[in-house]
Parts: sequence; C-alpha cells; structure tokens
Amino acid sequence: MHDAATRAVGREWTDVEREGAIATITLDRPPANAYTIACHAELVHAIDLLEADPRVRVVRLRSASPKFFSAGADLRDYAAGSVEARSALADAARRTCARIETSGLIFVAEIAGHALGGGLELALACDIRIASRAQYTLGLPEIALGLMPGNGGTQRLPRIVGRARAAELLLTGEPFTPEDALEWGLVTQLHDPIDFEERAALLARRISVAAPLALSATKRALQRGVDVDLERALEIEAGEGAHLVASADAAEGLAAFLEKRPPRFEGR
Ligand SMILES: CCCCCCCCCCCCC/C=C/C(=O)SCCNC(=O)CCNC(=O)[C@H](O)C(C)(C)COP(=O)(O)OP(=O)(O)OC[C@H]1O[C@@H](n2cnc3c(N)ncnc32)[C@H](O)[C@@H]1OP(=O)(O)O
Repeated sequence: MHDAATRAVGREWTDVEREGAIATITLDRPPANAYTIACHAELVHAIDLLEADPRVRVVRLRSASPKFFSAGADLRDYAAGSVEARSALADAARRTCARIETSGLIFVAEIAGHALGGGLELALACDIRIASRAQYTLGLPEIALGLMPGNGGTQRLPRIVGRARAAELLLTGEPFTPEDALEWGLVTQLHDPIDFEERAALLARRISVAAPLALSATKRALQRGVDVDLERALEIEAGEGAHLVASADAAEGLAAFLEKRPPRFEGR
C-alpha cells in the first residue's frame, strides 16, 4: 500500500510504503542502487515524512534489486564531478546516516545483494542488519579506488566487528560474504532467500509492537553509551529510562500484563 503523501518522494530511488507501525523504504535506482546527492536528499526527505507520522515505529530499508542492496556512490557521476561535487556527495551521504542514527525510529537494513562502499555504510548506520544467504558481497572497496570510506565506515565498522577485523577489511578493501558478516556480528540474522522476506517482516513486527518512547530511549542509550566509560554509560541509561517510568505507555504496559491482555501503546 502506498501512502499518497510519500509517493512523490520516489523520483530518484526511494519508494516508501507504510503498513501500521512499519514503514518500508525500498531503494530502486537500477542497475546498482548507486547513489547521487539527489538520492540522499530524497532519502532524508522520506525519513522526515516517516518521522512526522506518529503511527510509524520501524523502518525496513531494503532494495528492489535482486542483485544489489546498494553499490555505493554512483561512480560514473562521481568521476564526472568536480572535487567540490565529490565532497558534497560525501557530506550528503553522511547527513543521511546521521539522520538514521538520530531518528527515534528503528531502522533495519535488509541486505540481499551487493552492499559496497557507501551502500554498506548506509546499512552500518541502521540499528539492525539482517541478510539473505545468497551470492553477493559486502565490503568497503574505496581503498582500491584511491579513496577511503567517507560515510562513517572507518568509525562504525570497528564498533561493530572490532578494530582488528575492521582494519583488515578497510586496508585491503576486500569484499566478504554474508556468512562472514554473520560470523563477525555485522548482521544478526542470515536466512535462505526463500525465507528472507518472511523473517525480515517478522523481525519488523516484533519491534513494531513495542512502545515508541521505549524504542527511541533504548536506541539513544545504546548509541550514547557505547563510547563512554561504564559509569557514564550507566548514567546515560538511567537518564534515558527516567522519563519512561512516568510515561502513560509504561502504565499501559504494566496494566496490560496484570490484566493479561496485549498493550495498546500510544507513544506518550
Ligand atoms: C564536508 C566536506 C567533506 C570532504 C571530505 C570528503 C572525503 C571523503 C572521502 C571520499 C568519499 C568516497 C565516497 C565513495 C563511496 C563509494 O561508495 S565508492 C563506490 C564503492 N562501490 C564499488 O566499488 C562497487 C562497484 N561495483 C562493482 O564492483 C561491481 O558492480 C560488482 C558489485 C562486483 C558486481 O560486478 P558485476 O556482477 O560484474 O556487475 P557490474 O556489471 O559491475 O554492475 C552491473 C551494473 O551496475 C553498475 N554499477 C555497479 N556499481 C556501480 C557504482 N558504484 N556506480 C555506478 N554504477 C555501478 C555497473 O556499471 C553495471 O552497469 P551497466 O554496465 O550499465 O550494466
């Protein structure tokens, strides 16, 4: 089902649908979901629209292509552009990732095709990554292009797979498999292609039934606490949780448990 309000978003590569509390952003820019500045502006606009919709809690980020999640920057466009345009593209891509990370919505990257360069970096900015077990690669090959990741890859990858593994992946630029991604914790689930859509939808549903305030507070605590010492991190957790305790949703959650019924969370 397309929301009329978001259909206009899909000029470059972004098709947005919403069903209940679950939105789906489908990247669709053949042949490789390679992105330009306009693509990122559109994606940020789509996220703005979804964040303004009080019904939305989870965003599934997927690809229309059976072969590519995203191949990263459009290298034809990049090669033809000025140094200023190339910097602007890196900045636009960084803004998209920041928008994902600072959003109160929960983003799940559903990788079922090549996720390379800025395409993988987009997935690294998401809260959860899952993958399909198929013949494609993931990686940050920028070093082979005389470049380096410019969209958070040198910072988010070590925080996910560890510094040593990230160093090898970044300094060789070598691609890796979905199985590697699961082993290294870059994705948390790996499913056969025939099961992937169903399992991805199940994960989104499992998250979508939670209280929106609790989801966003937990996301913030996870992000804010990861780079500080434990004592400060525990203070962050306490601070994020403090306002939840007084929320109507917390009262509803407890009442629903005691009354043995599903909770009806309203985000307040
Ligand atoms: C604020 C100021 C800031 C200043 C500082 C800024 C500095 C920042 C540092 C610099 C930032 C760098 C930013 C760059 C980020 C990137 O993402 S670089 C790109 C990384 N991606 C890749 O290298 C992947 C390239 N693709 C491939 O290697 C192959 O496609 C494949 C994945 C191995 C698959 O190969 P194969 O099966 O042979 O398919 P192909 O024929 O190669 O591809 C099919 C068609 O898709 C097109 N395509 C693929 N990738 C791209 C791409 N990235 N861009 C454009 N087009 C792509 C390919 O050309 C084919 O098209 P057709 O020939 O028309 O069919």
